[in-house]
Amino acid sequence: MSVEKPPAIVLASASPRRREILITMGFDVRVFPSGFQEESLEETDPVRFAMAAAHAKGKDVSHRFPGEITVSADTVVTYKGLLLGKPVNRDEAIRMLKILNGKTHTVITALSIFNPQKEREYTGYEATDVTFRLLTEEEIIRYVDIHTPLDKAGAYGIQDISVPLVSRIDGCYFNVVGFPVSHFYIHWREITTAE
Ligand SMILES: Cc1cn([C@H]2C[C@H](O)[C@@H](COP(=O)(O)OP(=O)(O)OP(=O)(O)O)O2)c(=O)[nH]c1=O
Repeated sequence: MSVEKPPAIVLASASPRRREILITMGFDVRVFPSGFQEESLEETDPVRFAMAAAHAKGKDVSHRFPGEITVSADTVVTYKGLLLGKPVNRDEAIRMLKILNGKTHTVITALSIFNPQKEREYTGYEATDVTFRLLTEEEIIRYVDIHTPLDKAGAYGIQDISVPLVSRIDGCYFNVVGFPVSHFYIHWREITTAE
């Protein structure tokens, strides 16, 4: 049985995790990060923020590649209505991890897919609940000093396990890492095959 190779995709993201995941899925990935500044968004609702950011990043790049499928995403962490993006420095990273310590929060990744040839686009999101075990202050500081999680929403990477933070998740693991694979695949297929 031959497996058809999926067509090329433009990834409007600087995230190495998203690139690796799409390559692992078998896509021929061309990376073209968007210049969109998330800080310019005034939205405070986590889902609406992530969807607006994903859409803006993808739209920006899709204009440059009218013959291609462009995909973009945005990941945020939310706890009790609080929106946690990327920490600006070590102190904020420690503060964020203290908020999440021993509790269950939600990771939201919004996804946009653009198919300019068929004048189709999709934006949606996936949510995963993540529970942190009870960490000591020393573990939090050690985690931040080893992993410098300034490039990650909520100041942690579930995949950075030299100090394991997470005791359980409910939902898609890949969504937490920044790219919900099944969600993407379903909508990518829809948007590329639609007449
Ligand atoms: C919660 C969590 C986030 N992350 C990452 C995924 C995203 O890359 C990052 C959130 O930042 P994003 O703004 O979603 O993405 P990015 O800045 O890395 O890339 P771009 O804006 O160009 O698309 O946090 C993990 O890798 N593991 C985790 O457990």
